[in-house]
Amino acid sequence: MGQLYANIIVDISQEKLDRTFSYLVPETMQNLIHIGDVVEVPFGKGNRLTKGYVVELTGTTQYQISKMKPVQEILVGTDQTTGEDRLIALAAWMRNTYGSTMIQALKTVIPIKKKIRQKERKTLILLLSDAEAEEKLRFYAKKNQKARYRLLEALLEEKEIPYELAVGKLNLSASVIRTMAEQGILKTESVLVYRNPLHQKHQGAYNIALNEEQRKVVDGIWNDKVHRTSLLHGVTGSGKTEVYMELIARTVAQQRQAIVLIPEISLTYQTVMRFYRRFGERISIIHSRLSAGEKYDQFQRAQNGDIDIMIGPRSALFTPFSRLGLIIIDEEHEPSYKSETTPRYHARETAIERAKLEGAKVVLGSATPSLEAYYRAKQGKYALYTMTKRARGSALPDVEIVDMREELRNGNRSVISQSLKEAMTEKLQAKEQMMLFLNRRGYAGFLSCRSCGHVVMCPHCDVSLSVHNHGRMVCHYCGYEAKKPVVCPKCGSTFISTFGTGTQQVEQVVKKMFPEAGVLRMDMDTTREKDGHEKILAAFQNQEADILIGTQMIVKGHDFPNVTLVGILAADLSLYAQDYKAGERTFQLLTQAAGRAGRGEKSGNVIIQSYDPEHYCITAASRQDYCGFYEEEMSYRMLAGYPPAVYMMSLHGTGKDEAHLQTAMDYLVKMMQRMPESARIRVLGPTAESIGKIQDEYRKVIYIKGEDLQILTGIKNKLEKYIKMNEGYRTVQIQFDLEN
Ligand SMILES: Nc1ncnc2c1ncn2[C@@H]1O[C@H](COP(=O)(O)OP(=O)(O)OP(=O)(O)O)[C@@H](O)[C@H]1O
Ligand SMILES: [Zn+2]
Ligand SMILES: [Zn+2]
Repeated sequence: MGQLYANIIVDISQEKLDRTFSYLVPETMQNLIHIGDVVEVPFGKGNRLTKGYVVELTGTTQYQISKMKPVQEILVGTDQTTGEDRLIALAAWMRNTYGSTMIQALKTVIPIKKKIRQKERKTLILLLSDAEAEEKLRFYAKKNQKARYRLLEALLEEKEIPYELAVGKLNLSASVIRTMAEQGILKTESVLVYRNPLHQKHQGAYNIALNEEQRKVVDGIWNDKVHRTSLLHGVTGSGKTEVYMELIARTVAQQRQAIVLIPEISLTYQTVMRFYRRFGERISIIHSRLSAGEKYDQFQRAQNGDIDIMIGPRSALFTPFSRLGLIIIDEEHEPSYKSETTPRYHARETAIERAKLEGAKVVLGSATPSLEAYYRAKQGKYALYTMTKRARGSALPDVEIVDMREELRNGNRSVISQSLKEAMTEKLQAKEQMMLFLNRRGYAGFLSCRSCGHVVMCPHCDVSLSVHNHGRMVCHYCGYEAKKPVVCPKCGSTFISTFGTGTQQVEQVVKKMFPEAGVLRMDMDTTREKDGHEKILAAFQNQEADILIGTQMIVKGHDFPNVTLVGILAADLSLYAQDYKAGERTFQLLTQAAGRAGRGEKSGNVIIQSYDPEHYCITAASRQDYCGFYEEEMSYRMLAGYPPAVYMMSLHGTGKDEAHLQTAMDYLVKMMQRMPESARIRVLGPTAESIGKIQDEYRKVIYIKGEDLQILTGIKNKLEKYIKMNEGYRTVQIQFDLEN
């Protein structure tokens, strides 16, 4: 056997040491060492023994062998069956694809192992037979020993009760329990429990049988030997979740495991219970409100084989299952699948890479697939499945577009059009429920002067301040707060007022219009408290209100059978955002919002109010015509050279000194122009970001487009190296972002 070298990260918590160091692997260790092992190596001055992480094993090295030191010892070996080595390989892929340090990538993939205190659960167990216990009970009654009586009575009934319950609900002191234990009446037993965020036991018989369309999809995906990834394009309410569950059941039956990614906002009690009812305690969930310890516990349970299915948002993708067989990404088009922090990975691409390493399948599901996914499906890279019918047989809703310009001409200045008002009246009479959806982005109320047009801005960011209740103005980017001025700060005019309508104003209008109706509002303000949005959804589900008013939050994947009307108050606003995906986002929002109507027995109506009613995104959404939208949008992307027609990487620069940032960014562009690959790419910028300053930091961006992802990755690697070495980049931060 030739010499083996181990490339080792010396300290995962030390960002400064983000590089691998090469060590010799002693011959006796060659068959024992694995990627992922924690080893001890001599390091630094005096060759102090230091812990390190094996990230690569190789037969070649660029270093001088005589100067290399050997690995001393394997401290914690990774058992190859746990798959930790594959997660490390995934981290390496993420580092290379998205740009980050190896340590950042490792931390994303493997939660830092903190020492955690495991909770013990104490249980009280009855040691007496029933007859003995009853004798004893009479004795306590006679002696008037009430506490002992209560406990023994409960134990006689249950045989075993949790310690906390005994102390809490039966109101007993620890000394009573101790005495009874000493007398041999009961014993306490401790079991180590991992904190389980799902508390109730709810597994029952599962009795939904797949329909023809669903069964075809399940069989198709299951038997496909060619494609690793499948895209399931199913209209809203077509029963995609049932398809996922059947695929999971088959996976688990083969002793393999499944990960289900669901956007955080859709991770409601209702959704989780659907899975729980079918799979019971073999499931765990993670979400952003779990503490680091709780999250770690859940990963530990996965590694121990206590669960087979993990449900959660983006980061659940890194659940350390050792025999991962299936990854499902529901609502695949959701922007939240893209990480906002370095490495800025996309869960879709990363899932496909992980599945490749694990030999698993990936299923992407959506009623409104991302252009990327649909494009790749059409290219044949993914298998494409379509479900066109709603599972419960109801029809897709009737959609009406209301031209709000006409409404104005007819003298209606309200946010509620005449048509919508009539429809609401009708549904209220029929005791049916409705949702009013407001596109938040265009509606944040800002303060402006009617005399000179001045808009009150944040002094630290390039954004307008939002007016809140109690006469305060707040910056949503940095938290800056100020009192609302009574005169224009620029010209002194008193004609200064709030523009735009928020959910609060809509709520007021609706309450005035329909004083009898029960109204719920769901937005950032009403959902701030823990489980706030779940409470509102539960109340609406229980039909405690007729009307639910909300922002984006209310359109995601909810299933309310009694909702027969959805009103979309201003459909176009997000179209004006400076983003090539604005049209796609608008189409998705409208289609998903419309999809909340008429899911039960009764048919549904949707009213879309728009100032731009002929826009293809709006007309296509009103027809629920994904394919029509796709063709139109894709031809625009082809023409303008945007993904998925090309690959695009952006380079985001931030810095306090604007001129210095400009120079630093200009230089990167020059470097790219001098590279031999420059003919295969297009470089745009640097230009100011759409918000050019946040928290007194200037922000600029460079876009690089090209047809070959490898070339873009190569360029990124060269620039990364240069930025790391060069003094001029110490005071600016440059981040890479692969658009997808
Ligand atoms: N085969 C079936 N038989 C009876 N009911 C079904 C069947 N499949 C699904 N359903 C029911 O139809 C409703 C919609 O299904 P589901 O929520 O899975 O759809 P979906 O495609 O995920 O919808 P969306 O994309 O709008 O969230 C649910 O109430 C579900 O229980
Ligand atoms: Zn600010
Ligand atoms: Zn003014």
